[in-house]
This record gives sequence, C-alpha cells and structure tokens, in this order.
Amino acid sequence: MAKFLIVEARFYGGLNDMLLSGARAALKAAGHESETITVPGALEIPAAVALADQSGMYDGYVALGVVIRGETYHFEIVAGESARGLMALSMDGIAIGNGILTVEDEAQALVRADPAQKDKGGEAAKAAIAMLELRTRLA
Ligand SMILES: Nc1c(NC[C@H](O)[C@H](O)[C@H](O)CO)[nH]c(=O)[nH]c1=O
Ligand SMILES: CC(=O)[C@@H](O)COP(=O)(O)O
Repeated sequence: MAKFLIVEARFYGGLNDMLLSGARAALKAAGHESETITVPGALEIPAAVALADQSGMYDGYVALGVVIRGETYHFEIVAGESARGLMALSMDGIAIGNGILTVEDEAQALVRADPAQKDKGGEAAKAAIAMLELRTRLA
C-alpha cells in the first residue's frame, strides 16, 4: 500500500468534487491510502506538491483542478504553467498524475470531471500509481 496526496485547486466546487470522487475511487480500488489538501488555484499546485514531497510523507501525488478560458491571456498562463511545473517535478522522479482540466467552457469540464463519463480525476490517479510502480521497479 502506498500513500498519495491529492492536491486540489478548488476554483469550481462542484466540478472539483467530481474530480476528487474519481481520484479517490481509483486510489482506493488499487489499495492505496490518500489525503487531500486544497490550494487557491492551479498555479499553486506544483509548489504545493514540491513542499509536500520535502516532508517525505507521501509516495505519490494527484493534481486536480479546473481551468476555464476567460477573456484574457491568463488562461494560457494558468493552464500552461501549472502543467509545466508538474512536468518539471515529474522529471525529477516525483510520481504525479495531472488531473487539471484546461477547457473552453463548463460543459467541457463537466464531461471530463464526471467519473461516469471521462473520469479525468480517476485517470490522473491511475497515472500517478503507474509512475510510482515504474519508479519502484527501476529503483
Ligand atoms: N482562472 C483560474 C485560476 N486562476 C487563479 C490562479 O490559479 C492562481 O491561483 C492566481 O493567479 C494566484 O496566483 N485558477 C484555477 O485553478 N482555475 C481557473 O479557471
Ligand atoms: C483561466 C483564468 O485565469 C480565467 O478564468 C480568468 O478569466 P479572465 O481571463 O476573463 O480574467
């Protein structure tokens, strides 16, 4: 059994709840424990993962968030930089699954957050599990 930390940016409560449900279900189905922390937005997720990993308390991480395009360039920053930050941590050997939705509108987010539809929360959890297993095998 491994211990995962779910780091969620609760920008859209109902959508976040759906992502969280899918991620927790996937981790539990694989026999792993999980805890959840909340950060203000997707931009804060990579730093939260880095800080949590310094504690040595967790084996892997699942990043959950919803980024919906608005009127300005900020969407590109939030979507791109949160993904880049997670990728950098992943390249350092930290087992992470990226479940940050980057979508045009709430309808697209709903389909992807829903565990009964695209279940991106569960998908991110399964990716984190797979990367931890890979790291363990290659260690
Ligand atoms: N617009 C969205 C944000 N924006 C907030 C940023 O993530 C960040 O918290 C802020 O810029 C302060 O550093 N965050 C989301 O998760 N989703 C959005 O749609
Ligand atoms: C992704 C965002 O930061 C976005 O929701 C902000 O909206 P806006 O670009 O209209 O300020």
